[in-house]
Amino acid sequence: MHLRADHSVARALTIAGSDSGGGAGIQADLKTFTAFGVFGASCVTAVTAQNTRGVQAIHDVPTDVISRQMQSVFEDIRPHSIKVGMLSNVATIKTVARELQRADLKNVVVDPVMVAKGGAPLLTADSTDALLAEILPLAAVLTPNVPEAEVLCNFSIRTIEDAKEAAIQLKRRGPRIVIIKGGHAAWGDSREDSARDLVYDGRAFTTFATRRVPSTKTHGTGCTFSSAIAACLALEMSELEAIGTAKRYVYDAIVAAAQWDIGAGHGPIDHTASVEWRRGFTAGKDYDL
Ligand SMILES: Nc1ncnc2c1ncn2[C@@H]1O[C@H](COP(=O)(O)OP(=O)(O)O)[C@@H](O)[C@H]1O
Ligand SMILES: Cc1ncc(COP(=O)(O)OP(=O)(O)O)c(N)n1
Repeated sequence: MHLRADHSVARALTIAGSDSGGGAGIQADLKTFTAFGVFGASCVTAVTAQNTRGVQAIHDVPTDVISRQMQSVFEDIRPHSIKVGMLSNVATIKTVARELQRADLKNVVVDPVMVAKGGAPLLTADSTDALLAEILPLAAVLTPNVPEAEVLCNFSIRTIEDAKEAAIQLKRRGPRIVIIKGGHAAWGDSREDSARDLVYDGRAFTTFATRRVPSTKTHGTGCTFSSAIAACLALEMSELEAIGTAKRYVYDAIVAAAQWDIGAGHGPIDHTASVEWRRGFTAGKDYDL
């Protein structure tokens, strides 16, 4: 376990769906927290029957049980950071927003999960307005992939300029930092073999890139990235340190997964990859990790 400056154990909470296949959702988040030496607590919003081939069933947890889980964790465990993932529907969004407001925590990382890699919807189509109005104002860091940013902004993102415009529009909704993840496209990047994420803090654009790993074992990359950022914030890293460290951890976990063979579809990444703390980033620069 890693300690904070005041010698307390770093603690993080994930509010997300359960993935029975173990690669994404709550399971990915808790494995990531552990990899960073951060104690992990959880609030389950939905139970999915899922594996590397797709999503077979979804059961939404009743909203009173979601409220109670959050209250139980806030009353006793008192997390230093929170990751928010799958929220399923408008009622769950409103419930989570109400409890987050009550808790008044500043390190909330929001991954606006909409669709699983196999194409299964994880959020109802009528939820976009509630997500924008109720959850984004509470986010310290917002981490949409390109298709999610397109839904939230209602325009298509084909170039780095489009991505910058999306980041500017989403920042106006309240998050301190917006990251448009480049896992889905080589938008605006002269190196087609790189996976570049665009970070906007309201003043400058910073990008973080790694080599794009040619792998189908990428199930759970988005969940892992956002929970790694939350873990790093619980460890008192700056936001850019947290993003750079999380980005490199996800890359190493994708590379490490090449060694294993789990499931017949989109395999999970390897959360036992080691964590290297990345420091010294300056806003407004491009980093190749
Ligand atoms: N094949 C890949 N090689 C390297 N990095 C990747 C690859 N796929 C995704 N990433 C990185 O993983 C993180 C999650 O991105 P992404 O896969 O776009 O999220 P999501 O799972 O929400 O769609 C980002 O930092 C992205 O750049
Ligand atoms: C329960 C649950 N939550 C989130 C996701 C989506 O996870 P993500 O990291 O975006 O990975 P892919 O599904 O895109 O591989 C999920 N599948 N299940």
